[in-house]
Amino acid sequence: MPELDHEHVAIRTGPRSGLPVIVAVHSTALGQAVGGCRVWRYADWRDGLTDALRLSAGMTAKCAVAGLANGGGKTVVAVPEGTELDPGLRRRVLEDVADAVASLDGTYATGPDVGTSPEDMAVIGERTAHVFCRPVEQGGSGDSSPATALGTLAALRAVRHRLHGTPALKGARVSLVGLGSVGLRLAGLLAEEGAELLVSDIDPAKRARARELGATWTSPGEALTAEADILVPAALGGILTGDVVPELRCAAIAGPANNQLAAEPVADLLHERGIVWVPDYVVSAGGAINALAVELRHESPEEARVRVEAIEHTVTELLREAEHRDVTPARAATELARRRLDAARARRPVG
Ligand SMILES: NC(=O)c1ccc[n+]([C@@H]2O[C@H](COP(=O)([O-])OP(=O)(O)OC[C@H]3O[C@@H](n4cnc5c(N)ncnc54)[C@H](O)[C@@H]3O)[C@@H](O)[C@H]2O)c1
Repeated sequence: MPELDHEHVAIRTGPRSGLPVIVAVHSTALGQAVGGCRVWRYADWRDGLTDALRLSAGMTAKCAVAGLANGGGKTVVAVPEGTELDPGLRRRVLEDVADAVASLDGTYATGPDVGTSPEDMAVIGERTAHVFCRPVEQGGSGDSSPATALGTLAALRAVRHRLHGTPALKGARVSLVGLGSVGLRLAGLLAEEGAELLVSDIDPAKRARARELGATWTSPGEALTAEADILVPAALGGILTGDVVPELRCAAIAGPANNQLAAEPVADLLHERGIVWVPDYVVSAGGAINALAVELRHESPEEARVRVEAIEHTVTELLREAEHRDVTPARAATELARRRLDAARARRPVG
């Protein structure tokens, strides 16, 4: 049996909703644990527990690499198959989550994730202050996608610098898969910078937006394997499989889509082909960085923006380290996170 790697895991049947509410606090070594609240269907609640354990550990790495004074946590509400989450039950679920978060006395703060929205965070915020990404009208930072897009742009500058010795994206050939909340904003920023854009989405309605940006439209399959300087996955996860790697014709891959690798060894396959892959959790950190700065640290939007743009420096350092040691950027990122966590634990008084 693997060892429990988490500081605290709380599982309870929500007293109002009757549904399993799981809060996993992976680490507070760097500071308050943060991580979204996932409300999702599971055939077995234990699959929800597995997700909470995995995703909270991922948040620890994400915060550590981003240089945040935060650790990782996650909430999962495991909705059984066949249970309809009507507005009444939804509110009861959120109140149960709020009480679970409040009971942790500030060691963990939650935000939106798959199945929850800024409006849901407002409901949680009625019972606990340890919540972020509430709607702007309620003093929150609201939609995280503009900051995620800005952070991704910063990451692309670092990649461009690694490839061509300049952070300027003018003339860079960028192939973007997914024109959603983040992808569309990013495409706009890249168009402003003068990048040569190839874009795609499964939703044909996005084609008109591509035209407005002066971008070339293609199918998601073509975009994935197009000749490009940088491929930007901005749709769903699992896009980079062992079968796809030999077909790729890009020099680097950096995008916000979560869990891009179908399996971890794909990072090695990309490295063997000389394709620079920047871990998605490093590229997509802008939304979280902004929300935590504005809502939990009460910083100004300008201060938050500086932190988001610092992703350029983070990625530059990671790529430098990876190149210097001839390891994948994924490995360099994992090791950076471990070093920062070890240093924080060493500074911490015991007992
Ligand atoms: N929104 C954020 O702040 C944020 C933060 C961190 C990570 N992410 C990740 O970034 C990705 C995009 O997030 P979003 O908020 O823009 O989501 P979104 O749902 O707004 O957009 C996703 C887009 O991808 C398209 N799409 C779906 N499947 C596709 C496919 N097979 N090929 C091409 N296009 C496809 C959809 O039609 C949609 O336009 C997700 O993986 C998300 O988890 C987002």
